[in-house]
Amino acid sequence: ASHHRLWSEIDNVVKQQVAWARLGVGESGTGWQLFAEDGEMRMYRREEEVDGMVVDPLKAVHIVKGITGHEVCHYFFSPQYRYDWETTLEQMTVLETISEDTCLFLQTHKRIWPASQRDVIFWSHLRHLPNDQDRDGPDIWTVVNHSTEHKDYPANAGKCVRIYLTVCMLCQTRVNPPKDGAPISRDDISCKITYCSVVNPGGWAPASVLRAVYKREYPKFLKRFTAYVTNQTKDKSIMF
Ligand SMILES: CCCCCc1ccc(-c2ccc(S(=O)(=O)CCO)cc2)cc1CCc1ccccn1
Repeated sequence: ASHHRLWSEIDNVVKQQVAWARLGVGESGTGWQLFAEDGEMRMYRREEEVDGMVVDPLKAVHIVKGITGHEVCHYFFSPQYRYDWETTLEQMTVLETISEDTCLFLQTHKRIWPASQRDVIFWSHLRHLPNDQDRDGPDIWTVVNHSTEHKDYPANAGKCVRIYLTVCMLCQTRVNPPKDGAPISRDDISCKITYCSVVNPGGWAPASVLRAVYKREYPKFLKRFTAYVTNQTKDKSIMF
């Protein structure tokens, strides 16, 4: 693809995020704390503060039957579906479509009492990392969202506090080919999702409020989003 102005930053951040996402949460001694569980979904966080602000890294692992990593990343990346699954979204603007797999978003999220309302500007990049180079390597689809600036939308100029985030949705598709050589159906596929996020909430917000918001909102978000993809794809041919 023709390289654009953000290309080198995107390439570096994507490589770093893929490596980070592929690190397991290790044994319990590695500081990852399981804080939510639902069926195959496990959500972990590390309690970290920067200048007294909560910036807890989050890592979720989920296995969803009947969908592929390409489908998960397609519905996560594409702006036209976002209002269907992102419940805390108040306003989303595509500031720039940089290429067919790279967009610039401005989002304002609904105010969560008692904190002030937040907004965020980030580039979003969809990438397929095929496993052709190393035979048994995993075939990965990923979307990385990473905060950036935009000259027309300076931080904290209006009513919203600007937040800063890096998010990685990393997916690996598993196929159990049917014994009798029949064509692969949705019963023969599943997707292992690793969702990582680090959010700097910008202006000060009480640690207890932030941790309560994340504890409530992140499990809800991942469950709702994956259910949305399942529902959107169930009667469609498989997008590998
Ligand atoms: C006092 C509240 C402070 C901040 C709240 C906050 C922070 C970050 C975000 C958020 C989380 C995920 C993404 S994304 O994965 O890129 C998907 C595209 O939308 C972008 C933004 C949202 C919200 C608002 C509350 C909240 C917390 C988690 C999950 C959902 N909502």
